[in-house]
This record gives sequence, structure tokens and C-alpha cells, in this order.
Amino acid sequence: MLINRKGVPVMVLVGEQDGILIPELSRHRQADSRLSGLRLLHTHLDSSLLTQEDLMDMVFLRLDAISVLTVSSDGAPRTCQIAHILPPNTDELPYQVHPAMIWDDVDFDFGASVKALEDELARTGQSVAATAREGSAILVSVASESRGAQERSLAELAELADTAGLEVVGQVVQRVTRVNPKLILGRGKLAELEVLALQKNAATLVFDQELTPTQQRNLSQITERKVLDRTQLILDIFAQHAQTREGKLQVEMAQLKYMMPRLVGQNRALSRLAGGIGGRGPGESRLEMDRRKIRERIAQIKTELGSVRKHRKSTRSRRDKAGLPIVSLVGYTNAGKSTLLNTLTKSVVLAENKLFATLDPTSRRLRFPEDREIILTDTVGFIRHLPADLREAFMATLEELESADVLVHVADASHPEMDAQIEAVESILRDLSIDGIPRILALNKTDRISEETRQTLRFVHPDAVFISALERPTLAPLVERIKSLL
Ligand SMILES: Nc1nc2c(ncn2[C@@H]2O[C@H](COP(=O)(O)OP(=O)(O)OP(=O)(O)O)[C@@H](O)[C@H]2O)c(=O)[nH]1
Ligand SMILES: [Mg+2]
Repeated sequence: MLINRKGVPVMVLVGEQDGILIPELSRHRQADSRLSGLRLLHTHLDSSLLTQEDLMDMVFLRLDAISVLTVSSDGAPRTCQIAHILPPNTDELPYQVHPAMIWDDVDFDFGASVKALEDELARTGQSVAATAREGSAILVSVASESRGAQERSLAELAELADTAGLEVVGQVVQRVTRVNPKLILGRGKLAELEVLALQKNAATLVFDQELTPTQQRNLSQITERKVLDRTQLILDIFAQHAQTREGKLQVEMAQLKYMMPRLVGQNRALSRLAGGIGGRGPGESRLEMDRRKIRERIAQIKTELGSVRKHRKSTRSRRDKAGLPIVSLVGYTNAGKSTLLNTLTKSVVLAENKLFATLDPTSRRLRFPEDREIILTDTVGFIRHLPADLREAFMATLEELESADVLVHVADASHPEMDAQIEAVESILRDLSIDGIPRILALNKTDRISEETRQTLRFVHPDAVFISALERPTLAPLVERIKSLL
């Protein structure tokens, strides 16, 4: 029986021995509350009390409370057990399960309990600006790696989320031997995640691992929240930041390719549900048409990209004819490449403390004191675990590197993961087969490291040049090294 907050039963459900089917409840959800406003009282025909399944139902249906009543063989009520979701608490408990009570002794004030919960949830919800709700996110990692490794990867995901404009309000880590093909995480962990999202008022869940179309669909259906994975987040950032024609086309293509299999997935689900939803949904034929349109658009983008590239090749060969040597800055995202380009050339190339501030190769002329000129080009930031779909789009933006005479690999010496970042960059350079071009390793942001760290780094990277892109005088040794290689 589903009972509303006035104590009125709104639905009586009849089930079978081992379960009842609870229909879609979202219609009952009140606008001013995040719980459904309903509590479920149900019976167990054996004498078992609340089960894990019951608690899952409470969480995913966002019930105010769930109670189970056991009945004697003659149908008389015996014991009752109540559970309800908890407001955010220091013990990080998702819900409270009360001890079982004799039915005749039950004296539980549902009204008071739910009011306390709603008040508390509303209060924590308000500490984040009301409008921030759409933008507040919980980060989730489900993998077989160690907890430490997962947390390091989540730290990077948090930076990505920040760049994408999301506010991170919590995180959940699960270490598994095998991921759940339907939900990626186990049901129990999903319930924990759902309660955390409810407690923190987070509208978005961001997974560090790539979600299959099925997982993504299931997760957003069950949680009714926006579900993103790392790929989508990066695509989103790419889309926000791409500036040139080529950058935009590359991003659009990657997005369309990402969408395709997901459309197919939706389609299958729709055809399975077709009887139920009648003509309201975007019918199968519409989706079919959308897929065809996407394919057409991808083909069109390919043609456009071809002509954009041809154009760029000709500007490149003009530059080659001018005989100016090309020096390209490469490096992990946020290492300080654009800042270095700015300081060296005093030009204004977008530099921000955001990942992926730069998405398109940007070139500047740089004149040395003795009247020698070079072309200095900035590039897109590299990143580890670049999703397979994005690798191609990313590498395409680096094509220009082939014609570089010198590569300056900029690394952030103040970053705890610097060595892993350096390796990630080197690996992509190897894939591009341009690791043969003379290369200088510039350890940047040395204004932020201690003398001790500097000593260690000098030992580990004896060939590196130490710079601070913010301090022009520190760049002299780098300029000397560049000149010596030309
Ligand atoms: N303290 C300090 N901060 C720096 C230095 N160089 C760059 N930064 C800061 O680091 C942040 C990232 O710099 P960017 O130049 O945008 O980095 P990028 O490598 O171009 O990043 P992407 O374009 O995203 O790949 C900015 O906030 C810079 O101000 C430095 O030498 N010292
Ligand atoms: Mg940049």
C-alpha cells in the first residue's frame, strides 16, 4: 500500500509470493520536494524483515519510508519494521533501518521524520546556490585498479569537470573484479550513490570509465539524473573551447560518432516499449531518419575537413618557403604552453587555469635579438586515458607538428603526477611518429617548487631546462637551447 503524507492510501498493490510490481511514481513527486511524498507499507508472507531489495526500492523510488509487516498464518499482523532515508550525516550513512516492533506497539511519527529529512535536505541544497543544481555533480569510479589509482584518476576527472563548468559535490569509488554489464556498478553501490546524490542535491553523475550505451541508458533511467562519462565530458570541453573551423568540425564529428551507437540503443529500447508508449515517443522511423542524417553529416564534415586541411597545408608550405624554422610547444594540458608562448612573444593567446584552454594550433612569429626569426606554435594539451574515439580527433589537431624543426615539451614541475604526464605526452609523440624531431624538455612553474624538489628533478631529468613561463628572465636558457638546435 502506498500512503501519502496526509496518511491517505493512494494505491493498493497486489503482488505475488515473491514480489510486487510498483508502477512509475514520478507523477506523484511534488515540485517542492525531492522525495516522492509516498511511503510503502507491504507484507512479507514469510516472517522475514526488510531485505536489501526493499531498501533498494526505497532509494530508487525515493520513498519517504518503507515498512514491512509480517503476518501470521491466519493473516493477523505480527511485526513491523521501518526504514527511511537519512539526511546528510557525518557517518555517511544512506538510510536508517529501525528495529522491528510488535505491530500493536508501532508508534512512529512519519510526518515528523519526513519533515526533518526534507528540511535538512533543503538546507544542504541551499548551501549550494539554487541555480547550481544542474551543474553540481558526483564523480564515480568503478574499476579493478587500486583505490589509490582510481582516486588519482578521479582527481584529474575533477579538474576536467571544473573546466567543463561543473561543481563537484562528492565522489564514489568502487573497486570491482568485473564490472556489472548492466549498471557498471553493483546495485548496493548504486543505491549508495543515489542517496549521496539526493543528499548533496546533485543533478549530474560523471563516470570516470567509459559507459556502454546500455549502462548509460539504465543508469539515467534508474536515477533520473544526467549521466555522463569521461568521453562526454572531454567532448563537452572540446565543444566549448574549439575555435577554428577545423577544431569545431573535429569535435562535431567525434560527438556524432559517439552518439551513433547510443541512438541505436535507444532505438532498440523504444521498439521494445513501442506498445506502451504509443505514438508519443520519437517513433522508430524518426530515429532511423536521425541516424541517416547523422551519417550524412559525418560524410559532409569529412569533405569539409579535407578542404580545411588542404588550405592549412598551403599556408604551411608558404611558411616553409619563407624559410622560417618552426618550433612547436607540446605538453600535457595546463602545463603552461600558452603562457610560455605569450611571454616569449608577448602576444595574447588564451591562457587560463583550465584544462584544454587551447584546442587549435596557434602560431606566432618570434624575433631573436640578432634578427633571426622563428615561428612558434602552440598546441592542444595532451591528456592520459584519452578515450579511443577522441584520439583520432586529437591527433588530427596535431598534424602540423610533422613540419616542426624543434619540439619544446613543456611539463608542469609543480604537478604531483608530472612524470606520468611526461610519459603520456611521449607516448602520443611516438604514435605520431614525430619522436625523431629534436626535443627540449622544459620543466615549467619552477616558481612553485622548493629548492629541494628542484635538486631532485635536476637529478632525474639532467637534460631539462628549468623555466617559469610567468617570469621572462628565466626563459633565456630555453631560448639559447632552441637556437643551438636550429
Ligand atoms: N605559477 C606558475 N603558473 C603558471 C606558469 N605557467 C603557466 N602557469 C599557469 O598555469 C595555467 C595554465 O597555463 P596555460 O598556459 O593555459 O597552459 P596550457 O599548457 O596552454 O594548457 P592547455 O591549453 O589547456 O593545454 C594558467 O593559470 C597559467 O597562469 C608558471 O611558470 N608558474
Ligand atoms: Mg594552452
